[in-house]
Amino acid sequence: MSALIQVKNLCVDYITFSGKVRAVDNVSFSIEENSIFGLAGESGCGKSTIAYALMRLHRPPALISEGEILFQGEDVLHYDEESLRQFRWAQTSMVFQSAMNCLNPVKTIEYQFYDIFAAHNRVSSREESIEKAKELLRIVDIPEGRLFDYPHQFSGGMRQRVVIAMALALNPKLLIMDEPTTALDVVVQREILQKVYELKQQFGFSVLFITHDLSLMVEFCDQIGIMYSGKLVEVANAKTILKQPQHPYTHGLGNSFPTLKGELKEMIGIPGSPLDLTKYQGGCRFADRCFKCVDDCRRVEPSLAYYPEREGWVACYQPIEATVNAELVSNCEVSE
Ligand SMILES: Nc1ncnc2c1ncn2[C@@H]1O[C@H](COP(=O)(O)OP(=O)(O)OP(=O)(O)O)[C@@H](O)[C@H]1O
Repeated sequence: MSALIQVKNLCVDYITFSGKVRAVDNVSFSIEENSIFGLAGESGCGKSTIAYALMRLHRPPALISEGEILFQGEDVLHYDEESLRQFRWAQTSMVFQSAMNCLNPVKTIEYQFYDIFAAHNRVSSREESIEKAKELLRIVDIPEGRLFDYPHQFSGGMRQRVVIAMALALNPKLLIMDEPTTALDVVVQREILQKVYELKQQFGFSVLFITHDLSLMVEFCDQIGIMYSGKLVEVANAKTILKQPQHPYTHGLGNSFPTLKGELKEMIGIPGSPLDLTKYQGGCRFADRCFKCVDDCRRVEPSLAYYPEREGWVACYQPIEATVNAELVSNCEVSE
């Protein structure tokens, strides 16, 4: 497999009244073609900031200050306006947290599909647009007869599937999903992600998937990156990252997550709270909360190191060798 998108040493700052906050600090990872890459981590660790950076959607006070975002070898950060217009939607599209609310309430779904096709010169007539839109509705399991309905005539789950159909309208190579199903109940969430997984198998696009739900992530992703306070601290195969976490933070995240099946057990949270980035002084950002912290950890920040035996990267001086959290993983059905 080759990389569809490579993020190299990405830094994103927010310029605030109390100073510069580096919300994403020197983050590097790749998303392979036809694969799903998940980004996990506590609220505020920089996941959405990365998603926005990939599409160059940031506006002041946010600033991409360093790094490269190579899409099929070309740096998105150097695209001119026209290349960027093509890149958004046609190459990469994004489904936001509240995507279903971004449908225009006073236009039919048909009109909103036509708007997308016409803006990118993908259709030569309204009839052609209608045919294409019906096909897209079918692939997300919505009867084509609903095409002329207004958004309020759909349930929340259906609206989210309409948005996903729109995101796929121009056959993008990368679909970014930032908490795409948070507002929906768990059954509908799983159905929608199962659909995205099937479509990915059928059309061969890649997905950047952001969610707080680790079980969904393990189930649907190929690789998972764990973020902590603006840093990527571990990247590994989705099937092994919770079973054999190497970073103490990944271990803590796994332990604080309830299982779907099996015995009830007490959840062990991670002590303390995330770092205030405006007060960061150096060293490992997780040190104050870490059960493996040694003096070195507070001196120099560890960088991601590659561990060939498990094909993963970890930024830690004291990686955990063989902690097995098998119960958690066995309770999250991993798709083969
Ligand atoms: N407009 C802004 N101005 C200043 N700081 C911001 C702004 N937007 C985000 N931040 C800060 O950047 C950091 C990363 O935020 P981001 O939204 O990317 O995190 P996240 O991991 O996606 O969180 P969540 O899971 O809650 O969506 C946070 O510390 C946040 O406070």
